[in-house]
Amino acid sequence: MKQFRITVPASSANMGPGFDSIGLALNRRLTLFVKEQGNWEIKNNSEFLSPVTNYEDNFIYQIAKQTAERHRKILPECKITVDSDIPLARGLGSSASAVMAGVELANQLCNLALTNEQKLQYGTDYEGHPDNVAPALFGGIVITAISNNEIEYVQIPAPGLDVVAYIPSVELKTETARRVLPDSLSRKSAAAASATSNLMLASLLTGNYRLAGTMMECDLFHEPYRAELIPNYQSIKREAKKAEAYGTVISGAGPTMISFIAKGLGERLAKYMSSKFPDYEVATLNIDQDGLQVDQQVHSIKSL
Ligand SMILES: Nc1ncnc2c1ncn2[C@@H]1O[C@H](COP(=O)(O)OP(=O)(O)O)[C@@H](O)[C@H]1O
Ligand SMILES: N[C@@H](CCOP(=O)(O)O)C(=O)O
Repeated sequence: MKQFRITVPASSANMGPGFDSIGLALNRRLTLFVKEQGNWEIKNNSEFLSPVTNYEDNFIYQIAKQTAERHRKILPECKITVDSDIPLARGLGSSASAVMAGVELANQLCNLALTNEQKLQYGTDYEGHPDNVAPALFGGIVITAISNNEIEYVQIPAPGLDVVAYIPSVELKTETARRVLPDSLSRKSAAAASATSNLMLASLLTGNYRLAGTMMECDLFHEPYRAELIPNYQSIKREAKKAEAYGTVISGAGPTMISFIAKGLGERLAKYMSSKFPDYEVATLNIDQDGLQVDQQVHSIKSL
């Protein structure tokens, strides 16, 4: 009888102009405690997750089942306790974490021996874009591109930046926030948007964080269309800039916004922003470097 734990970080996609391509893992986690037993039982143990009435309706179970079926396997029955401190539909990659947890669940239960490339491919198939699933899987900041149906990726070194997130209490489904985007851009706009992204990434990699922040805030792919869906979009940017943030962008599809600021200044920024936006959860976060982890030594874990 198998017994193990799967844990997957949250993520923030886009970093402004890196739409559907750039994402970073954050130190909030979705954790599954899994024990094989003779019947299915899934229990959510988090204030962010609603109770599971029927295991077959559970999103993580459905992803695991589909993954097992891709390999003509049937999931063995088990008891799963789910814990999470990632709020849902806020632009912090909760669905990507759940997707990767489901892929790994099938991998472990059915002995699929999936490679990282397969996990990334499956996760992207389910999620629709690789920018959250890649950092959820690998940790750190990951740049992805889909080229000739293959997902290429590079994990870049962690920058010397603090990260502060402004999480409102309202939800915004990614699906809804994708619907406001145009289907096409003119050649001129596409060239300007990709130039902005290129320069953002080049300045991030060379430690020119001031320029990286400026370019983050010049996105042309999604922020201009989504701004009206994001509460306090302009005022959050303006106040964060006053408190020395290099750049403030929509996290994923929103409604959370996220600032990047020099190392050591995150706490001060968070305090300032909490005073300006008392209705928000203002969180100083770290870039998670571990990605998805599986722990087989969980015999003494209480949650089982
Ligand atoms: N742990 C989970 N268990 C079940 N469903 C989840 C879980 N995490 C996310 N989801 C599903 O994903 C949806 C949120 O996904 P999405 O709109 O893409 O926002 P985000 O990924 O930014 O949080 C939730 O409303 C829920 O349906
Ligand atoms: N590139 C996607 C990212 C969605 O991230 P999420 O955390 O909001 O699911 C987009 O911008 O639509």
